[in-house]
Amino acid sequence: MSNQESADFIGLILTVKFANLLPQNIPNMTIDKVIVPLDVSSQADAIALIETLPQVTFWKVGLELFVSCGPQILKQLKQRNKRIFLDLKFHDIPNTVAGACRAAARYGVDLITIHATAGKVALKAAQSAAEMGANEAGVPVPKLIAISLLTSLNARELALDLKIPLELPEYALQMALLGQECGLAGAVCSPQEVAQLRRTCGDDFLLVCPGVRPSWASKGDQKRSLTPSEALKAGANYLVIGRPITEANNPMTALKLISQELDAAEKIVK
Ligand SMILES: O=c1ccn([C@@H]2O[C@H](COP(=O)(O)O)[C@@H](O)[C@H]2O)c(=O)[nH]1
Repeated sequence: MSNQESADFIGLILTVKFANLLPQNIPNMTIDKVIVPLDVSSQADAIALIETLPQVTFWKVGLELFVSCGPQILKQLKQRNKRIFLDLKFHDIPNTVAGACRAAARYGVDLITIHATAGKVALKAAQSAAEMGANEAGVPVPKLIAISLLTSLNARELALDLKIPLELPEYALQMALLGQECGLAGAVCSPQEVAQLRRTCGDDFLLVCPGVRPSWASKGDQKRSLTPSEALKAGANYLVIGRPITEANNPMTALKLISQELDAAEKIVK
């Protein structure tokens, strides 16, 4: 059995073992810190997931779903009073990212992503355009957040493939600081760098962490992960947790396990 198969098997055993011990409702607010990605390719599959997990208040629409079915899914989420993280990871010249952010902001989404490596001019243009789009549509201005370094990359790839001469934590920090200098509301970072970014960028800077993996879940293509409780204690505002929930045999039970772990961690943080 490979390591991944073993992790999946242990996850399955834990899910089944604890399923009956958990309450049917999730009576806490830590669940609001979990953003679940709708990484599926049809609106029907997305809605099925949303309806399977009614406790989830914050959903992420990424490239797969948006390219498959367009902005219609955003309307569906808004009709259900869900918060929306539109994670299209814009990366282009200033004029183009500005146009994209202006259009995205008009949908009334809560979070939008742009790669920090688009550069200072593009980041500033994107921020102004998001404000303009939201004002035109009479909706709240979305928080534009900078991708520091994808959580699927490790130090070896950063140095050898991307030829970046900085140490990985320093590079991620510099990208987050670039976003902050350009007036963005926050950054996407791995949970492994979140403590350092929190110390340097301050409490008001929003830190959103994908690459979060409960101990019972397999890592898949995530290379810089921590558990939900570790990420929360390190200073993340939001945890993006997809496959450990959406691909679990019982997504509701997986969500409950994560919620319990976060509840326990929050008591320690307080
Ligand atoms: O650096 C990044 C930026 C975005 N993501 C997105 O988060 C989710 C993670 O899903 P899992 O199933 O929990 O791995 C996915 O939609 C990515 O596009 C990221 O992983 N890393």
